[in-house]
Amino acid sequence: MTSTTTTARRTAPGPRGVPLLGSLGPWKRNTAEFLLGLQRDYGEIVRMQLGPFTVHQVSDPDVVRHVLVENNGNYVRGPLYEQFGVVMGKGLLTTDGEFWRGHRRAVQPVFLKNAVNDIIPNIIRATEEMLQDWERKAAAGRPVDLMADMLRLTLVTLSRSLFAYDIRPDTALLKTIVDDVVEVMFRRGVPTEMLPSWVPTERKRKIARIHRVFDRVVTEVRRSYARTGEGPLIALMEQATDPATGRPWTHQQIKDELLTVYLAGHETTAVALCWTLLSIAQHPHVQEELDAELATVLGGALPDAASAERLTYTKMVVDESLRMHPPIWIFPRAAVGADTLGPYDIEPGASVLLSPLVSHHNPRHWDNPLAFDPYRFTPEAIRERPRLAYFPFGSGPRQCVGNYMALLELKLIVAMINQRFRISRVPGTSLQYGSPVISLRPLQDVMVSVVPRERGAAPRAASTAPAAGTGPATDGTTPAADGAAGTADGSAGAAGTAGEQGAAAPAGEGGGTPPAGCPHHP
Ligand code: HEM
Repeated sequence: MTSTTTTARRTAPGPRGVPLLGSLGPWKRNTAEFLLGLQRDYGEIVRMQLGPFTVHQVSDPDVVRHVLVENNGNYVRGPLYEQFGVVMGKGLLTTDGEFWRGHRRAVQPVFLKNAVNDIIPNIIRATEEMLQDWERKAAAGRPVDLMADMLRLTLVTLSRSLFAYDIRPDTALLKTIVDDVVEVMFRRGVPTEMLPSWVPTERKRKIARIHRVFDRVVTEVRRSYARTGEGPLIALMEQATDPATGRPWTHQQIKDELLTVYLAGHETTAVALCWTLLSIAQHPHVQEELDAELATVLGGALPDAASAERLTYTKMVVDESLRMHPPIWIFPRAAVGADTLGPYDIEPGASVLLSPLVSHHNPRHWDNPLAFDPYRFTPEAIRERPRLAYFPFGSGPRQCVGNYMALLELKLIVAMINQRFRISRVPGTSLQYGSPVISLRPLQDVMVSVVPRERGAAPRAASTAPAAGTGPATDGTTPAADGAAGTADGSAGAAGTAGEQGAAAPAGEGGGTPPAGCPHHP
């Protein structure tokens, strides 16, 4: 697939839309349903008009690979990413070319597979703190706001691990700031935005508040680093130089990148944790198999780097959760020059939309895509699938820099919570995506009850672990199950790598293409 100058243009199929607006109406009403419907009705390469933008949704794995990997040089962030810049300035997520390359090189070392094991003590400490709070809530019969707790947990872990900064006093404030970030980046086009730039508006007030808060955080992080020399990522940022000027990064560069990592790194992982824990609670056979692995691999001990490697079923559960509920469920690119997507031509400037959610529900590669089945991620099953049928972390040079960190956190936190607690959804709590804007977080608060499995038996450090098989008893309360489980295909083994993988075939709940909102949870 290379650039083409053919005169007879081959245009991908897609909805006609209405004059001027194109398909903006159905896009705004329910974006997830609309995009899933496009794949169902038009196939794996679909052309649509969204106001002034010509957009191609691609879910054919070969074409996804073409855009993200093989011809990635022809694709930049583009206009659909511009709104991120309002908050994140010029950071890894929002820039391209040499500027991006220099920054990626500078921060990459702390995110490499071997380096991320250093954060294990921080993951364990923050999770322990949360679980102690859960003990108190359980004893008092109080429910837990799962998404809020996961956000706090991932934020505290990230901040301590990368910046050696205790962000706990700010977590409540930062939760409202993250809500503001989403709002100011995506609620544009309201009439007040047409006013002259000097007129104060609610949106401008919120943008100013976001920057005030992050100015303070970055100043405190830098001061603390100057005092202690601690924090592996802030250390790299303080030592980095700009390849264009040879000068150290400016305060603004450090602030933009710090903000990018805080925002990109904690909410995504929290969303993934939330869906993974709920999926386990809804599938008793998954819970049972997970319990068996935790007992065999960990005994009653806390996980460490070595035992985490052996949590192969836990990893498969996480992989399947990231398939069904990919936290970053769409992301765009813009073509610099003309190109072909499969058999179709696209013009310079055309936007391309990659959707892990749509690709991960493509019935050509995922049998019964609505069934939750961790056995889709055995090494054999992965080998049978095209790699880019699955890309929760993107792919190619712009693949998520934090993917190993996220997977490590997910595995350890899921293991620690399940060693100690049973979770069940408080009746009446509904789970819907709604029209998600950035991440696929549940639309409403998710209230769960947490019940300790074995009172008074907190896991020991790994060095004091007993022989396998003597771990926590599996006599916890039965979790709520509001959907039949997908059946496993029986093959066992380690899960695949971060990022991209390939397909297997269970049977179970639902089937076909998912409907509106969150298709899996009533
Ligand atoms: C389950 C958790 C996570 C998911 C699903 C996720 C997903 C993604 C995806 C899909 C992209 C690629 C976007 C694109 O190509 O346009 C991305 C990029 C990025 N992610 Fe993550 N992410 C997660 C966790 C993290 C963590 C823990 C960090 C940092 C601590 C992080 C930092 C970043 C950054 C800085 C980028 C931009 C990379 C670049 O363009 O060079 N993410 N992430």
